Amino acid sequence: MNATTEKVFTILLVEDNGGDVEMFLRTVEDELPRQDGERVELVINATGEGGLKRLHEQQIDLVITDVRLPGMSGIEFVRQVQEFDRLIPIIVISWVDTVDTALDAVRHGAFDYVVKPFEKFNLAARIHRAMRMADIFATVRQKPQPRDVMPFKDLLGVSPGITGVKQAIQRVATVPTTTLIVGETGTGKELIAKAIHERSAERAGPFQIVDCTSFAEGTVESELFGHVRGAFTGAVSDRKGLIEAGSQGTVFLDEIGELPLGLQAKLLRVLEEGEVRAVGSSQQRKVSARFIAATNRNLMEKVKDGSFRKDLFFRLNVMVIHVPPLRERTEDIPFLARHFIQQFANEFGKYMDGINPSAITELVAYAWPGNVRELRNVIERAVMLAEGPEIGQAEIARILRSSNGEGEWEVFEDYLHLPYAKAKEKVLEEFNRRYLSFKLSNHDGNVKQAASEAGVPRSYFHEIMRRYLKDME
Ligand SMILES: Nc1ncnc2c1ncn2[C@@H]1O[C@H](COP(=O)(O)OP(=O)(O)OP(=O)(O)O)[C@@H](O)[C@H]1O
Repeated sequence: MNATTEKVFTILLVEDNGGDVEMFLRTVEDELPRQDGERVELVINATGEGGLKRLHEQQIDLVITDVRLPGMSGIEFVRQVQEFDRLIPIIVISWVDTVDTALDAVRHGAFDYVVKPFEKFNLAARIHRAMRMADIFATVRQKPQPRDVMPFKDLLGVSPGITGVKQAIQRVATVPTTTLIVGETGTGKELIAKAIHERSAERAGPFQIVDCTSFAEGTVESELFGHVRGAFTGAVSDRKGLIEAGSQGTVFLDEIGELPLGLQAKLLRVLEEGEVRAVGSSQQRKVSARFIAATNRNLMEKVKDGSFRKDLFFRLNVMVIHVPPLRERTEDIPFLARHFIQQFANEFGKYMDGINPSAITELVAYAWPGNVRELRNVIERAVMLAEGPEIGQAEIARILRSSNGEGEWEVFEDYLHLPYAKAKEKVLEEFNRRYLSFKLSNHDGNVKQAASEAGVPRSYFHEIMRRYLKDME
């Protein structure tokens, strides 16, 4: 490799303790893996002020800083680095007694934190992970980013796939148009719809979810469009429908592919004319709302088999956001896993230090038929069962085997110490989770086919998916 093709990766280390600086130098020298043709340079400063000066003077790819610094505090330094460039990953160094401050730094955007005393291999693994993340961030930087954009707080990910989705959200939010979000179950379609709403002119209004799978036979029309008093037995007073309830805001039509054919023409009228007619009424009422529809189905196929109207398809198929499945954006897996670990650690009141790199390898190799929702559930379980501060490879492998329907009854042993009722409830949860994931993975996330193989109506399959694959308590 000649000098012109050598890539220099520069790490800025802000640390005033000579012993720790020495440890970093040795770690980088002895343990840190390099990519072909990559040279790592360590730039050292003892203060935050000095570190910021370096940041303005030369290209820095990764920042590592102690939380306790002479002069400017570590947290203030992190804040100023973020202000200078949000895409430089920051690793925070802490002692056990300053872990809260380090966690605070992570909440404010630091990429990771390490706790002293260091172990060389662990430190090298974390630096290496941050370096590869910096590479990903660099590819994001090369693409023109819209200015003055609202940061995405809930929709996380660094992959080109999710970055493209975020850019599409920014674009569609500024135009008053109907949007269609297409993606497998659990890819974040509802989160995306909310993100559009929050950035749109309708953000002060309601975000009304209309789940097209959840209506009982015969009540759909009145649920959607409302009814007037006396329209049918039991209609004792006028009632607004879900679509009107979203007026001045956003109506999110979830699983639009499941809307009965007879109602599709009425929905088309709402989209085209902005009018609804309540059941039993002869008058049209104006509805001013943004419409976002979502589906995990191939609507074009549904048009071909006659179960979806072509005119509605064309009306929807203009501003389309395709959300890639998680297995096609594996860069997001470590990122999301760490986020969910912190989320559940807080929820369960546990101290968690992170996840072992080999456990990450397990996660990346898995196919994720239930996508981010399934990853969230796996991490929830891993945090719940973790006995130490770090999630290990063996735990992840075992949980994934059980998600996959392998591992036999081994997993139920976790519950043997619980009282009977609680244990039964947990086993049922586990069974449902496994069963649904297995069926979904057999059919590449296609709910209709999975439900048909399971021999239950699609609406019921959706209901148990919602109960057991989503936000489990
Ligand atoms: N990019 C992401 N960052 C953080 N959390 C995510 C992301 N994508 C999905 N999630 C989480 O995964 C779960 C499922 O997301 P969501 O309900 O938006 O998916 P969906 O595609 O609408 O699913 P379905 O098709 O089954 O209705 C939620 O808990 C959500 O918060």
